[in-house]
Formats: sequence, C-alpha cells, structure tokens
Amino acid sequence: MGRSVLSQQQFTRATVTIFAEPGSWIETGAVDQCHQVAALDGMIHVAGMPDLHPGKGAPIGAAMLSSVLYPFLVGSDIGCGIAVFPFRLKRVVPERLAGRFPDLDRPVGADGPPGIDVPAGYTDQLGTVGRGNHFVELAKVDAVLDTGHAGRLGLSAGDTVLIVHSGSRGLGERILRSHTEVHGAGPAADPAAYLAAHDDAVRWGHLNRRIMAERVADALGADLGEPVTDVCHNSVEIRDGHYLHRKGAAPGDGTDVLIAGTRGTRSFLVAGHAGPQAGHSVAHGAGRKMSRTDALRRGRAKHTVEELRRTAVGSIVVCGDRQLLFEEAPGAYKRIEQVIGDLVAHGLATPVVSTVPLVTYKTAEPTSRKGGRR
Ligand SMILES: Nc1nc2c(ncn2[C@@H]2O[C@H](COP(=O)(O)O)[C@@H](O)[C@H]2O)c(=O)[nH]1
Ligand SMILES: [Mn+2]
Repeated sequence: MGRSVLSQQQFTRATVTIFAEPGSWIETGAVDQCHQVAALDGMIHVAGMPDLHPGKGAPIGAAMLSSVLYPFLVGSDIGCGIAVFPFRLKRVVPERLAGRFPDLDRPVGADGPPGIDVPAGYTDQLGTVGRGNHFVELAKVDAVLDTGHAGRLGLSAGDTVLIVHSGSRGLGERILRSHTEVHGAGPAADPAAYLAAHDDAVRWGHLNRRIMAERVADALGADLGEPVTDVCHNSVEIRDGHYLHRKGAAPGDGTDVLIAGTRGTRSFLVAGHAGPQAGHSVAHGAGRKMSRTDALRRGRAKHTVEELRRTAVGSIVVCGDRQLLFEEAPGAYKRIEQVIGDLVAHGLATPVVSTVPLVTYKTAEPTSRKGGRR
C-alpha cells in the first residue's frame, strides 16, 4: 500500500487553481509559470492569487505546497512583508510632512552600532527601505468597510496610519545565493539549515519595518502605535508536514492583511479566511500588469517627472530616483478593486478598511540626503 501511494504521488501532477474572475487581468505567462511549478518533484498544489503576475522563473502572487523545499520559489527577499502602524500626528499637511521624512537609504548603524540584538548579526542595511516597489507610506483611513472589525483594531475613518513595505535586504539575498551557487533551482539539501536562516530573515524583516516606523515617527513628531498587522508575503511555512511556499502571497487564514494598491490608489486591509485550495493565502498587492521597461517607456512618453510627484489622489511622492518614479507609476499595476473583488467573490477575504496615500516615500530626494547615499 505504501508503495502504491508513493508512485501515485510521483506520477500525479499537482493541481493548479487560479483565484480570479474571468474578466480579471491575469497574464498567460504567469499561469504557465504556475503549471511549470506544478510539474516540479513533490509539488502538491499551486494556488494563484488575483494579483498573480510573472516573476523571474517562478510566479509572483502564488502559494505553492510541496513535499520538497525549493528556496527559489520564495526568492531572495525572504521575509518581505507589509506592516500597518497607527500613527497619530497633530497636524496633517502632506506637503510639509513629505519634506521631513528621514533618509531611509541611510542605515541606523551608519552613526555607530545600533545597540540592539539583530537577527543573524546583519546590521549593514538596518533601518533602510530598499529599492523596487518597497515603500513607506503615510496614509489616511478612507472608508470603514467592516465597522466591528475595524473597531476591534482601533481604526476609524480619517485616522492616519504608516504602511511599511520592505523585506530582508542583503540578508535574504545572501541566504538564497548560498543555496543557488551550489544547487541552482534545486531543492534545499538541508531543509532545516535553510529554514533556520529563513527564520532569521523573517525576524530581520519585522525588526526593520519597526525601526523604519520609529525613524519616521521621530522625524515627523508622531505617536507610533503597535502594528495592527505585520505579515510576510515571501516565506515558507511547514503545514501538515509539507512546505507551503509563498511568493507574493500573504497568510490568509484568520489573519488581517494589508493588500497594497499603488502610491496613487487605495490599499485595503482585509480579514483573510482562505482555505487549503487557496493555500491558506490571500493576495499581497495589486500586482504588476506592465514590466518595468514598458512602464518606463510609456511613462516617459506620457508624463513629466513633476507630474509623477503628485498623484491623482493628491498625495506626494518622495523619490530621488527618476527612473523608479516611472517604473513604479500607478498605471504599471492592476486595479486593486478588481483584486479585492476577486478575493471576496472566492470567499477568501472580507475588506475591513481602505486607505488612501498622503505621502509615499520611495527613496531620498538628493536635497534631504545627509552624509551621502549608501
Ligand atoms: N500603497 C502602495 N502600494 C504599492 C506601492 N508600490 C507598489 N505597491 C503595491 O505593493 C505590492 C507589493 O509587491 P511586491 O511583489 O514587491 O511585494 C505591489 O503589487 C503593488 O500593488 C506604493 O508606493 N504604495
Ligand atoms: Mn514585497
């Protein structure tokens, strides 16, 4: 009997379920990647979230359950996640606040040792946000969509919150590289050793998001509360004896998750109640619909840099990198309302509140850089 079960596992392809309504924007290339992952040894099930889009060799916006641990499915930004901190300010004038953000490219250790216990002893980039679509955003609670749940979280319409999206910076990259240099896209030779390093990166990501929130609160003179959510979307969890890889997918079974929109649209805090078919997961963002190259080319033809510094919702973007301004333009992403609608339609999540950006920080403006760029 044991033998027949084994051989069945070997020859039965894993299942793939995509949680998106027929009209939703899902690239064929991303669905193909889900099927390529499903064909890997040991793979049991792949769940594609409504923000699914193609990644480097593996899909982004997917939860992948396997009897074998594959580090490349999580990628290099292990522990990347989104935290939401209540953030009380005396006066909210976005134009003024934007100019007072600290330089989050400059590590806290630049002026001496940070004086705290840092996972894996990795102090190099502590307190920094990183590039790409990482950001720190001062936002306002826009609409309360589930009064009871929002009340339990202490959130009301008009409250200001700080949303921090960042990962494990060079630490996660180092962990993945030490695996891929020897095994490429193959399985972890020593899963326990990989998981120990992975857990350090996850702890580092949480600590880093907290430190950045403190830096911004200090600079803006705000009262910082405990996060209402701080959930990783790149990680591995051991679930029922298998490895549940999440790449751009957040744990969504009894968890509150901030699903980021863009710097120029709403984001949604949702209560996740996803089951096994969805890999116990929900989406983590709107998901790209345009490559960075396309976003840059189209954006340059349509907009000036100055236009991109102020969004359609009136918020301000702090970004000293012109190319990044184009690459990360709101139009490069899918519609967040569609992603949320798909989650609701499939019974994976209930929206609790929406937020609207006031100031989004990507990288320091040259004028605010003290002590040079790191
Ligand atoms: N509220 C904001 N959301 C943003 C911004 N830039 C990107 N995004 C969203 O975040 C997710 C995260 O993607 P990840 O794969 O890097 O983890 C992305 O899908 C966008 O929807 C922003 O400036 N503000
Ligand atoms: Mn991320």
